[in-house]
Amino acid sequence: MVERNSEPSAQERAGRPFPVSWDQFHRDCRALTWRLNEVGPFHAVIAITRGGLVPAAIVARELGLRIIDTVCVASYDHDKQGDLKVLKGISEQTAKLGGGTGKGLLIVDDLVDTGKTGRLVRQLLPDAHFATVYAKPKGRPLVDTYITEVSQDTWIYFPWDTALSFQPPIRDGAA
Ligand SMILES: O=P(O)(O)OC[C@H]1O[C@H](OP(=O)(O)OP(=O)(O)O)[C@H](O)[C@@H]1O
Ligand code: HPA
Ligand SMILES: [Mg+2]
Repeated sequence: MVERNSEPSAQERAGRPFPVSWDQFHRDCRALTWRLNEVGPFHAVIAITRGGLVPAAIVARELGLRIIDTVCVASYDHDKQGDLKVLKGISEQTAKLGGGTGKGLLIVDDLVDTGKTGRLVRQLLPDAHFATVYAKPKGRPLVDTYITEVSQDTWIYFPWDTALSFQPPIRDGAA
């Protein structure tokens, strides 16, 4: 038998599953770019790793941006949020493009949940534009542009974290 930690994970607490397919994610990233196109131009895209890498690639392609940097942050260990650690900041070259405060830089992440990650990155680059594909209510005030809001008790399952699997028919108790 697998020993379980008594404390429920963020994913278990969230309860409401929201699976996102690659198609849907691509569509949502394109919708996000339509909005960002009205706000820019931007000098560079900064992805918050790792989840921000996928939307950053799509947004950069659509906006014609070729300078892409990362802020590497570690927080959730699978689904439990620990202390935030900045493992790598942006390069000196990107910082210069943003005049030191991030002006004209576009920060991209897949989602904002409690806002802990977004708050940290905003402290590093207060004048940057912060965009996420999805937003939960607690983190939403930190985001400048997002596409879809989901409730705080929703857990978003991204396509790179999931695989197709058999589901029992609804009549037999499927969720
Ligand atoms: O608003 P918050 O409560 O801080 O949560 C949002 C962050 O959590 C996830 O990243 P995670 O730390 O799991 O790392 P990953 O991107 O490497 O999967 C997600 O990609 C966001 O960056
Ligand atoms: O809803 C979520 N889904 C995936 N990763 C996450 N990290 C924080 N919240 C979430
Ligand atoms: Mg992340």
